Amino acid sequence: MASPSASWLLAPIRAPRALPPLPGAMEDALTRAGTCGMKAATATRGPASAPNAGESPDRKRKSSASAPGATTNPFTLAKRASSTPSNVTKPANAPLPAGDYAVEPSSHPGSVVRYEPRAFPCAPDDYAEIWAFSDRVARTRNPLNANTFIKRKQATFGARYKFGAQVSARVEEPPEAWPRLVSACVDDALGRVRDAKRDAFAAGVAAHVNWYPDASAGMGRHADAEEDLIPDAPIFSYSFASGGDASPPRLFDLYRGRGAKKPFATVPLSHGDVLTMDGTTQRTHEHGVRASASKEGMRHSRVNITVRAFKPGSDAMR
Ligand SMILES: O=C(O)CCC(=O)C(=O)O
Ligand SMILES: [Fe+2]
Repeated sequence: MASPSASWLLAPIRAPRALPPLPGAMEDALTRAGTCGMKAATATRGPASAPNAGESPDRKRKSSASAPGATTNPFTLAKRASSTPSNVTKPANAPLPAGDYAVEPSSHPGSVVRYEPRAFPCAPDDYAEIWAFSDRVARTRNPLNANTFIKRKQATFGARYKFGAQVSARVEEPPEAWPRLVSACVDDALGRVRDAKRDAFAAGVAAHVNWYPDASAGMGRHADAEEDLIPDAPIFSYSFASGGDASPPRLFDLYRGRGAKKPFATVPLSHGDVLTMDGTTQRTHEHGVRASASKEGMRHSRVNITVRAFKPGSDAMR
């Protein structure tokens, strides 16, 4: 297991504190302690143990427990998009302090995240520009029902991103024509990688953008551990919201691998927040964006940009 000190980060995560567990998820934490690891080879394949109630699982990995080992299918429609998982207590509204966190220090010390609230500036014009770009992005068909589309739009700048059964379109425009925010996030991410690793990161760098029209559009649990990605390279996630600081946060849930039925920790993601997933996080844990039908949430769109590094020569880079 890679240790945090082997990080690609210019400012490595050295002494992470424990990520606060969700109230109500403690029992699950205790019963699963030490048994929650996920093997790299299976992290993004095969069935989840149970449908992820309450999310808009439009990026969910194959969830049919009856088809072990089947090709993953990350998309399902938001069947129960409006509810919070029934067995998960609503996360406390207390903000999560900025800092470095070990997702599960006792069992997976190498799985770490850095949470930097309100760290990345985004002016209303920048948001408007990237939102407008989504008009040029084709909708993604719901593979479980070819007559429908998932709510979220997505595209990848700099790569053709294949995950599970899905391929996210590569944006054909040259970098000069990319929305300012995309280029700014890529530049920012490169600046967070230490010098010795920067060329390797830059060689395969891509920005995957998700456009969420409102809070009812979520993202199902998954791990970003595709073959084409450089294993254990950090993934930098930038969140933006249509109402800026006035938009409610979206809840980024963390799961202990595929065996866990419910999230055990949650990071609230608001406008300008930067979340870095580092170390072995993608091998040991899954994450997803919880859908909600809160009245306020329905009035705000959201854009998430993840900057990640693909292996040079991989299909993604062709
Ligand atoms: O929208 C988010 O915050 C999460 C995005 C994500 O996990 C992904 O694109 O892989
Ligand atoms: Fe992800």
